Amino acid sequence: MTDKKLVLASQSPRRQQLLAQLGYQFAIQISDIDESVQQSEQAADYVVRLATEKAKAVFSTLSSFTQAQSLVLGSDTCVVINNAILGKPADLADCIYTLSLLSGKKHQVLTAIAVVTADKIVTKLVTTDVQFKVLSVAEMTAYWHTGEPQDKAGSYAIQGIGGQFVTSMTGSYSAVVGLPLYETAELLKTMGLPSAIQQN
Ligand SMILES: Cc1cn([C@H]2C[C@H](O)[C@@H](COP(=O)(O)OP(=O)(O)OP(=O)(O)O)O2)c(=O)[nH]c1=O
Repeated sequence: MTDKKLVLASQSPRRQQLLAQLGYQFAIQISDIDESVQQSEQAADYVVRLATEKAKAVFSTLSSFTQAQSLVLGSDTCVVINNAILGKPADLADCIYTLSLLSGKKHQVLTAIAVVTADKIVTKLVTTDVQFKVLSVAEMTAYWHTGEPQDKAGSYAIQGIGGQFVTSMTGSYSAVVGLPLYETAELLKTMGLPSAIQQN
């Protein structure tokens, strides 16, 4: 029995569901951080920084007694094509612009996870290649009106209606959805919190 407590620093229902899939018991606490990209920041540095900031922001709200026994997990996902970082769409025009960039092309989905404890911060970056079919403006517009792209990096959800845009994928499906299952279980194990079926 471990006395360690796991806290997920995410309001994303996908991340909550994926972490629960590993069999972990955890609390959810939400942070509010500035998600703007810094000048000349590379996508890999950006997602690792945001995952870390989300976890650190929640960790800082805990009492020192709770901090001593907590692991706070933060995560961030962005879509990258031709060095452009694509976050969530602001409106229909932004969604069509984003999906036009992805149409008929291969892009990368970067997801970083960060675990913050009282004595260390550990991070892991996962990159997945996703190939899209060619999309028409009518299709992109209809997709926006389903309501699905609004809170998704790159304006699509592979796990939803947007899954039909994906012709192939190399890497981690769960990372594209928001939390890489293999890497999360491995990282938490190294931090002394094995999943339900892992051996210590
Ligand atoms: C590409 C892609 C992204 N996404 C989601 C994962 C993330 O939830 C979201 C990217 O936004 P994030 O800023 O990474 O996360 P979030 O705001 O949803 O949640 P929090 O910061 O509280 O953890 O896009 C999908 O659900 N499916 C996909 O196919």
